[in-house]
Amino acid sequence: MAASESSHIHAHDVWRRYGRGKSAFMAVRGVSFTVRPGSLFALLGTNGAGKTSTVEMLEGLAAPHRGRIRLFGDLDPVADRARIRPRTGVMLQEGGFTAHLTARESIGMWAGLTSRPRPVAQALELAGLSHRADVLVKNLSGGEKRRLDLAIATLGSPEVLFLDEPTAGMDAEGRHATWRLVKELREQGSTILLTTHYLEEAESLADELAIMHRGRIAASGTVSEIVSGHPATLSFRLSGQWSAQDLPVGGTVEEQGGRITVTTGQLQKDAARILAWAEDHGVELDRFTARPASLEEAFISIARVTDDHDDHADAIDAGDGNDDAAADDAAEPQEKA
Ligand SMILES: Nc1ncnc2c1ncn2[C@@H]1O[C@H](COP(=O)(O)OP(=O)(O)OP(=O)(O)O)[C@@H](O)[C@H]1O
Repeated sequence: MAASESSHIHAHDVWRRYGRGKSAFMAVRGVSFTVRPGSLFALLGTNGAGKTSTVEMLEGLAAPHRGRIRLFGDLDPVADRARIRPRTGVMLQEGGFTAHLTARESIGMWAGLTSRPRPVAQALELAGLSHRADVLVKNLSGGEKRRLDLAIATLGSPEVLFLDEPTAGMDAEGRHATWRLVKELREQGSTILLTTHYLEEAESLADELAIMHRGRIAASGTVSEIVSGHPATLSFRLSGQWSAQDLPVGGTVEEQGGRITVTTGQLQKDAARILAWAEDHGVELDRFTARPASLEEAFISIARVTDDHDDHADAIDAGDGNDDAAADDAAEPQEKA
């Protein structure tokens, strides 16, 4: 079975360009991924990586410059927007509200346009807005507007939910309320794609994630798949006359204030070696810890490593953007199997 048939969201070699000729800029460069039904997929990335540009194409707000997107197996987000719309919920980065309605009235208005909406009072409560229900939208804070946007996006328990930085500007309580709601929707079977700057958010919510950098997906998979390619850390204090040089490991060994840190691509092997050495020599390893790379460490290293490669690729892509004839040809979306 092709990936698109068993997935709710499928992107294959998707490109997006802004502008034309000399000012052309390729914001999304050959992005491919698949989101399985009932799973949560997080798009992480550096500023300007192309997350919003990608999500807008999935939502049908813009057509890819090249490549292919399919929702629910075989629906095209642009051509089939009318069929897709009732099955999806969308939370944009800038919610479009009517300023002179209250929060309750705004949700009520959207409920009229949504199939099988949850009760307005419940939507207000789930978004933590019950106490602000009768406040005009224009008087809500930034974080409260995000909560209102979330309440509206999740009003109909959609099959597919797009959340573009859902917790940006929210306080800790708002973030946790949002995570609870997102988890609940996924448990009810919604397929969710979210973009975020918060690694903790992706780590706690996502089944799979992709890290974007300068328009490309630089790494993807589960959190453990992504961090497994990055060095892990062993840390402890040595007793007696022993020092870092005595340890039976290669790689990077640092000593600071009596605390040893070993950075290694072979966590299990080096941990076993050090423990065996300590046993043989009667050395006490005080506060011994072993931990894989964090998502944050992997993220920073991915952004750093891909910069060099991208500087070269940027030069090639700039050539494409400067060629008006080539750009016009490529503006026709190409269907790819
Ligand atoms: N309308 C536009 N015209 C020209 N360039 C644009 C336009 N919109 C976005 N861009 C550029 O495309 C790139 C990707 O932007 P996008 O908003 O998709 O990134 P992002 O990953 O969502 O960023 P952030 O995390 O900072 O919100 C950026 O360099 C941005 O400046």
